[in-house]
Amino acid sequence: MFDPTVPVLPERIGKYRVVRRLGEGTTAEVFLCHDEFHDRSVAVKRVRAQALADTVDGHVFARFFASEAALAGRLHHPNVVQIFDAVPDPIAPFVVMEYVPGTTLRAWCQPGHQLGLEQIVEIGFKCAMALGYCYRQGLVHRDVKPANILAVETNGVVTDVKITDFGSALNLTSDATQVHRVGSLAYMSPEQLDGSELDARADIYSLGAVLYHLIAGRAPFEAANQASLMHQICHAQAPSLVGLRQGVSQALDDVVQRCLAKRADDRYPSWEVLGEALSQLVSSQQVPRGALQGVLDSERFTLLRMLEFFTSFGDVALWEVVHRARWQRFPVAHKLYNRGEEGRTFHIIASGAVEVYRDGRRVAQLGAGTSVGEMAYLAPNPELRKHSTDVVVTEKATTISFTPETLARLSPSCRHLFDEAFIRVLVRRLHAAHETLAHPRRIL
Ligand SMILES: Nc1ncnc2c1ncn2[C@@H]1O[C@H](COP(=O)(O)OP(=O)(O)OP(=O)(O)O)[C@@H](O)[C@H]1O
Repeated sequence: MFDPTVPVLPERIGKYRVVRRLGEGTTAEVFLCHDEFHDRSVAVKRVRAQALADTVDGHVFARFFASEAALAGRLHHPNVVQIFDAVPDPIAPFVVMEYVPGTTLRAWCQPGHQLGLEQIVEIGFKCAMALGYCYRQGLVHRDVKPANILAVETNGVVTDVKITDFGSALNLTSDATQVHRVGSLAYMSPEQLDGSELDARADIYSLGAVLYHLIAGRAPFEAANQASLMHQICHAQAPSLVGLRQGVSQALDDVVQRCLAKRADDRYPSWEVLGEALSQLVSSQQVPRGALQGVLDSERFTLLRMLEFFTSFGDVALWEVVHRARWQRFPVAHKLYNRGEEGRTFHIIASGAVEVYRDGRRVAQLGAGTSVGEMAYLAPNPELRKHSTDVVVTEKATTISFTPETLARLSPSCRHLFDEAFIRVLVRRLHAAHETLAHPRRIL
């Protein structure tokens, strides 16, 4: 039966078939749609007709639309919602973006419905890496808040986050601070409230406020009205998190409080330094390990960053490796390869060590950052694909491995980086072989 209180779902928005409504904000509605041309799900954000007529909301959306349109196709990061298109329809302009299955982080801000501390730190790390990537493209987000961070959920567990709504990022004047939108105010830095020029450290403050809210179940400052909230943001110190939630270490509180420093100079100077501080909290066990007993993505990322094999990989390619590689742990004495067996998998040793034996004689010891098995993997015919050595684990090892199929699923730019890294490995091996043979004339 027709219910006038339930808004009618449009059948199509432009060329996109509407599947269902995902949610709505102050000025726009968001729909899950199907893009038949690319056969993929997309989220379409369309301005509400009333909002367009309203001078303030219409202005907000026009600005949002112009920024998103300018950014369409420019930002590619696994933790940033990708913008595919911005369509300037005269009645209801809309933006087409990557669909993220899940909710926004707002759902995890309520007391009693909070995420584990290690998961919150992991979210902070990923957001820091993503916002660092955007900042290197010259962007300050200006509206980092739980509602603008989408949480990817798999079986009810938050497995990843993606930052969205770059609607304010391209506005260089302070009028873009949107102070009238009280929702954002709780996460705004003091310099944003007084209209000063902003850099990455304004977003660092906001991310600190988001992390604070996720940890404590309340924002750093709470007040009955906007004026008093603004006063607190500029002058009050947020209560220590140590007393607000069990398991919070002084070190974790220190990191969040440093993000929330009143003066930008007293905060972390860059996203990279904040990312380091967050990953150190995990590696130095300053956050209790909760449900996530396995290795966290942030640990994997930090581990790969230190390996020589990946020195030429940028952050985006490195995240791809973190997500696509097969991570395995092996005990001492485990045989990674047997001589004579055909091999298709190569390993990069992330930690631990292996020894290489030829005819029972040890010919090499390989540690973190080196690759094994790539000769068989790169070989042009089955005979050469057979391993010529035995490889045995001598120190408990973590490796990441690829097969030709998994490598083929990487982006072309990431594959190219692998090829370059292999060439470096092969040149070094060739060089070592020549040295061993005491070749009279060095060819390299
Ligand atoms: N790319 C997306 N994939 C999946 N769901 C999305 C996506 N973008 C937005 N949503 C959903 O749509 C809701 C509304 O998003 P929208 O960005 O319009 O509003 P908001 O950020 O909550 O508010 P405002 O923009 O007014 O500050 C979100 O809360 C989220 O649940």
